[in-house]
Amino acid sequence: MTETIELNHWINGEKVSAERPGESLNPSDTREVVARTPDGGEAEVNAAVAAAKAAFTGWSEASPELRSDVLDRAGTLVMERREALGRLLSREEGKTLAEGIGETVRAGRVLKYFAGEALRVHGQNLASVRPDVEIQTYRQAVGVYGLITPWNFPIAIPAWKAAPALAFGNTVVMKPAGPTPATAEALVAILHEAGLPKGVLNMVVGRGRVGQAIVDHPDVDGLSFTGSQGVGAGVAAGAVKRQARVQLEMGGKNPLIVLDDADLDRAVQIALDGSFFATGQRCTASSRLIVQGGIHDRFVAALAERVAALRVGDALDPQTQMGPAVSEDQMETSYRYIEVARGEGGRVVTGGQRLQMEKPGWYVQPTLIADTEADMRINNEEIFGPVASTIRVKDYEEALEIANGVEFGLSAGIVTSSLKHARDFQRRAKAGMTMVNLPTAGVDYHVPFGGSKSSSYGAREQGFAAVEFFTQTKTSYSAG
Ligand SMILES: NC(=O)C1=CN([C@@H]2O[C@H](COP(=O)(O)OP(=O)(O)OC[C@H]3O[C@@H](n4cnc5c(N)ncnc54)[C@H](OP(=O)(O)O)[C@@H]3O)[C@@H](O)[C@H]2O)C=CC1
Ligand SMILES: O=C(O)CCC(=O)C(=O)O
Repeated sequence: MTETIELNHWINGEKVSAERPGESLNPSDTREVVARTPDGGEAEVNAAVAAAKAAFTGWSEASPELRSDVLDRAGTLVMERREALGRLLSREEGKTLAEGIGETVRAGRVLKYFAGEALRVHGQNLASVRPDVEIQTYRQAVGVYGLITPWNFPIAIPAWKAAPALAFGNTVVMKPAGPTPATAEALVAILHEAGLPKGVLNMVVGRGRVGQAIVDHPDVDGLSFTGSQGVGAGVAAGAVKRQARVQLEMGGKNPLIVLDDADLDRAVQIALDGSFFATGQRCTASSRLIVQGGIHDRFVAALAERVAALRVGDALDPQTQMGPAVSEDQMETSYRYIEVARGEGGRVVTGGQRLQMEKPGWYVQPTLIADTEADMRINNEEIFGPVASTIRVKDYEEALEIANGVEFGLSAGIVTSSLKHARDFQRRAKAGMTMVNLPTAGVDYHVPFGGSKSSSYGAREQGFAAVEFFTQTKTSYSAG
């Protein structure tokens, strides 16, 4: 057993202790309490927002070099501590240690990327339509941002929301997800160790009502949210009501098309990675495998063999290839959808059984379901677990129509050796991100991230796109 963390809020640069009625558990062994957690509410949010508001002038007017240095140092610390942070992340979230360390490194890289971006904020000089008048545009910090983060990337998502907010001179109140607050807190602590001034970054730990209090607070100028569609819709409505900026990243029902001309082994590896790694708990996971008739049976047989061979187990066991679901709810959602698919006529090719493991945990058997139709619930509703279904199609056009035929549009992939189909897919796939001969999940940290349709709302996150959401443009006219 490892020591239980006694978690605190972070308000105005200080750890604020409180009663700790909550717990985050280790999904690999639910007897282990990873952290005991406070249950914040309106009072803590009010204090955190007041601290962030008070810190805004100093931070937004500080030299960009100072902001850059803090983020760069924090990135270095995160990467130096990748083993310990990755271990904490895997204990709290359930992804394998390799995935936990990988995500930690990604968070470190994000911090360093935005350390650079802090120095690259720029505007434009334009000629006026009037003689002797000049125009400049500037990007300026906005104010206090509320960041509401999910459990499935407990360090990378807090990093990719907080780093651009801070780089461009804003201050922050963050609410980490209920199941994974200790990992987010570790990031907040490192940013303070790296020299962040008091009040610039605050974190309130607690359940959804903390998020709601942030959404409703009149001094929060912008909201960035990643999570479910239902909660996202409420965040957007709350923001619009009081004219705050808002950005949402929500679900996906991401298609992976496999055409007859694909290399079979490559297609199987891409589907395995996209559908099952990180226990399928990625908004970019491939959950619909749309397979052309000529390769269909060979693909299903080969993928089923690989899925059945996946070693499911304790996230920290080096032999484990797939960890547990993050929570009992997420585990039950997967099993519920497997039954829904069976009821709709889907054929469970492998998986679908409750796992009897040595340790009590939220384990799900990775499951492949064949012979499904595009209009079934299994192919339209997000599961967010290690469950993928296959749909047989006759040709590329039918595949594309089915790929585009859902309410989501985050990531979409194709495996093919045809340049013509690959290029056509890049143009016509209704998704924010397209992948040719790559898994739908697993994206770079320095380029825009986001989807179309119901998957996303507002400006893109990450990379050079982040400046749009985390700054506002001022247009200045001057005459000599
Ligand atoms: N796009 C993505 O990457 C993600 C998608 N999801 C989808 O959502 C499903 C459910 O996951 P779940 O964790 O319940 O997602 P939620 O949308 O409930 O949680 C996301 C974040 O919002 C917070 N929150 C909850 N209620 C409110 C509220 N009223 N106002 C403001 N913030 C709030 C949560 O806090 P708390 O955790 O304390 O409730 C958490 O920090 C998954 O099965 C998946 O389909 C989930 C996570 C990530
Ligand atoms: O696939 C990725 O790398 C990112 C996925 C993601 O952002 C998410 O699941 O929330």
